[in-house]
Amino acid sequence: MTLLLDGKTLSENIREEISKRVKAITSKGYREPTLAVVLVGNDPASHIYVRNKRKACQKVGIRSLFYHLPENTTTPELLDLIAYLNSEEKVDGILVQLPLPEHISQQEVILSVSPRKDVDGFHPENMGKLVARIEGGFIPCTPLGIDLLLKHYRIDPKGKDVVIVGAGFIVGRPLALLMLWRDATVSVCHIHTKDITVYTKKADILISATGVPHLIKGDMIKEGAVVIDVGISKLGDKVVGDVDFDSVKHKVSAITPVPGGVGPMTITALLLNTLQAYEQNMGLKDVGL
Ligand SMILES: NC(=O)C1=CN([C@@H]2O[C@H](COP(=O)(O)OP(=O)(O)OC[C@H]3O[C@@H](n4cnc5c(N)ncnc54)[C@H](OP(=O)(O)O)[C@@H]3O)[C@@H](O)[C@H]2O)C=CC1
Ligand SMILES: Nc1nc(=O)c2c([nH]1)NC[C@@H]1CN(c3ccc(C(=O)N[C@@H](CCC(=O)O)C(=O)O)cc3)C=[N+]21
Repeated sequence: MTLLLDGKTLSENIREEISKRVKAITSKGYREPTLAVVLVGNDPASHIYVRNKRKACQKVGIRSLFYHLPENTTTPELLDLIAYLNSEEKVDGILVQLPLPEHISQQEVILSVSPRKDVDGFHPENMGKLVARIEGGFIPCTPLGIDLLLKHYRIDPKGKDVVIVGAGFIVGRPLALLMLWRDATVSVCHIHTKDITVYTKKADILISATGVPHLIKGDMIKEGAVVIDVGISKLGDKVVGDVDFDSVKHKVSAITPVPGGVGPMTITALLLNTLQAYEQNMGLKDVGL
């Protein structure tokens, strides 16, 4: 029997709890939590993601402000906007949708977001807190979402061989750190790995985050493994993950579907991080809320 790790339903349940918490706070007269979403250019996929994130905010009572800048925006112009959002008391979280156009310095942008508003967890101060396991920072949304999904299904990485395929900055790398903190033995594969199958076959928990459709096939995994598929690609008008679901599903003990697995959990983690930013910004814990 293969267990389907249903990120969609778990997300709905967690979002219900977030909504209740927001209502409980705002009913005491506090303002709404606020997330500023910044999108540069006209990438159609980014537009859809941003729309979904804003819809999710609205449903739980988080106000979202949308800043849509033209493709030819310069790095200094974008930094000016971020400086304004950093200084604006009523903005709790800032999300700059990636990827940015080629001519903009992603590094400068990531460094410019105030670490206290960095709900993506990309600023080195938050990444550093993840390395050092210092509380109060923001954990990047996809790793946090996967952690919540594993916890919900009582899949404990402790002592397990966790193999991550893909060493990207927003998923693979921070996820490796988080899995280390969960006491897993972690391997990270990437484009220069000689033979990823050597690793994938050993995995008790295999997590793929490359964006290469159908990279992971049934003969590459161990019987009974847990498979987490982070990849999102378009094949025609179908959304597919990194995992060849049909050849893998009979071999595994549990697997995330695409869509409906990690994606919704990423957005839920964004809402949780925004709530955390708001509570810290407003000092709510100090007033016993
Ligand atoms: N479901 C969700 O919530 C989310 C999904 N995504 C999706 O996850 C995927 C990865 O995103 P992201 O981390 O931003 O992408 P990146 O491009 O930053 O990282 C991809 C990683 O995969 C590696 N890689 C690429 N091809 C192979 C291969 N054939 N074998 C082994 N490793 C390979 C790359 O290696 P190298 O760098 O050396 O080239 C890199 O380390 C995308 O499909 C993205 O859409 C992303 C965020 C959230
Ligand atoms: N600053 C920044 N932060 C991000 O977190 C960030 C980003 N930039 N750039 C792009 C990636 C990608 N990403 C996804 C989030 C949700 C789904 C998602 O909800 N997917 C649904 C629907 C998939 C579909 O139908 O297209 C699902 O898997 O069920 C997918 C991908 C966040 N990212």
